[in-house]
Amino acid sequence: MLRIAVPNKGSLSGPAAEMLHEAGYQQRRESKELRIVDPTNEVEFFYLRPRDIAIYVSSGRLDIGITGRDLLVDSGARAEEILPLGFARSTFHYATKPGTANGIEDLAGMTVATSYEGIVAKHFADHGIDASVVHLDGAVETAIELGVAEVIADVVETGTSLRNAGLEIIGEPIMTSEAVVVRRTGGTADEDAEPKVQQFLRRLQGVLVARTYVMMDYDCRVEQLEKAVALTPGLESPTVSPLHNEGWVAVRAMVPSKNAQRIMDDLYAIGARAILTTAIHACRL
Ligand SMILES: Nc1ncnc2c1ncn2[C@@H]1O[C@H](COP(=O)(O)OP(=O)(O)OP(=O)(O)O)[C@@H](O)[C@H]1O
Ligand SMILES: O=P(O)(O)OC[C@H]1O[C@H](OP(=O)(O)OP(=O)(O)O)[C@H](O)[C@@H]1O
Ligand SMILES: [Mg+2]
Repeated sequence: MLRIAVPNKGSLSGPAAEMLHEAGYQQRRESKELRIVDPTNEVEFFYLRPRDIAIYVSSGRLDIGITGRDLLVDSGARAEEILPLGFARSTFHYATKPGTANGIEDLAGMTVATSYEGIVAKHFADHGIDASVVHLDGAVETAIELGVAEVIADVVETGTSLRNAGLEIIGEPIMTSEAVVVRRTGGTADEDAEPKVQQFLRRLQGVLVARTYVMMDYDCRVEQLEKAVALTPGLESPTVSPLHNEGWVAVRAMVPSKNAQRIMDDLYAIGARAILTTAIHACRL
C-alpha cells in the first residue's frame, strides 16, 4: 500500500484534495479525519501539517507527500521535489517600511521576523549578510509596527497583506513556490513502491494536462490543411480524417486552453468551419 502525506490545513489543503479527487483517489469526508485508506487504489493518505510533510517523507515512514516548495526548503529535510503541481503559487520576499533599506545588503545588523527561518538563514549565509532572525508563527507583517523586527520575510501572493501593513518589498524574490510532490532524497524509501509512485505521478500529470489543454475539432479544405495544422500541431501530430464531401477534412488536436480562442479566430480566418473545443476530463500522455 502506497503511503502518501497530504496537507491537512491551510492554503495547500483544499486544492490538494481536489486534485487527488480528480485523479480518482478517495479523499476524507470530514476535516478531522487524519488518515484514510483508499482500498481500490491501494493507497493510504495521512493528513499532516504541510510544514511537517517533508520531515515525515525524509524519515522513510511515508513514501511521498504533497507540500509547498518553500516549506520543503525551509524544513532542511532530506527530501526532493519530483513533480510541480501548479497550485498554491507564491513568492517569498523581504519587506519593510519605506526608507528602511534599498537592497538586501542594507539588512546587515537588522532583525528579520519570519515563519521561514530555514530559508532566511540560508539566504543570509549565501549572501554573507550578518542579521538576526526572529521566529514568529504568522501575521508577521505586524512585527514591524510592534517593534519586534525592522524587516520581515514572508510569503506574498496578491501583495494585499503587505500593502495593508504599509510595507514594501526589498530586492528580488528569495524564491518562488508552488505545491510539489516530494520524496526522500535519492529515491522512495521502499523500492517496491516505485512502480506505484510512478503510477500516482502519471495520474497527477493527467490532471495537470486535463486542466491546461482542451480538445479542438474543426473541418477545413484540403488546400488549407498545412496552414491549419501549423496552428494546431497537437502534442504529437493532429488526427486528420476524410469528410464525405470531397476536398474537406476533419482535424482533431489538443491545444493549450489559454490560447484556444485565439486559435479558433485564426482557424476561422483561413476558412476552417465547425470549430469546436471540448474539455478533457482525464488523460495519460
Ligand atoms: N496567500 C498565501 N498564504 C500563505 N501561504 C500561501 C499563500 N499562497 C500560497 N501559499 C503557500 O501555501 C503554503 C503554506 O501553507 P500553510 O498551510 O503552512 O500556511 P497557510 O496557508 O498560511 O495556513 P495557516 O497559516 O492558516 O496555517 C506555502 O507553500 C505557501 O507558499
Ligand atoms: O499577498 P497576500 O495575498 O496578502 O498573501 C500573503 C499573506 O497570506 C499569508 O498569511 P495567512 O493569511 O496565512 O496568515 P498567517 O500569516 O497567520 O499565516 C502569508 O503569511 C501572508 O501574510
Ligand atoms: Mg499562513
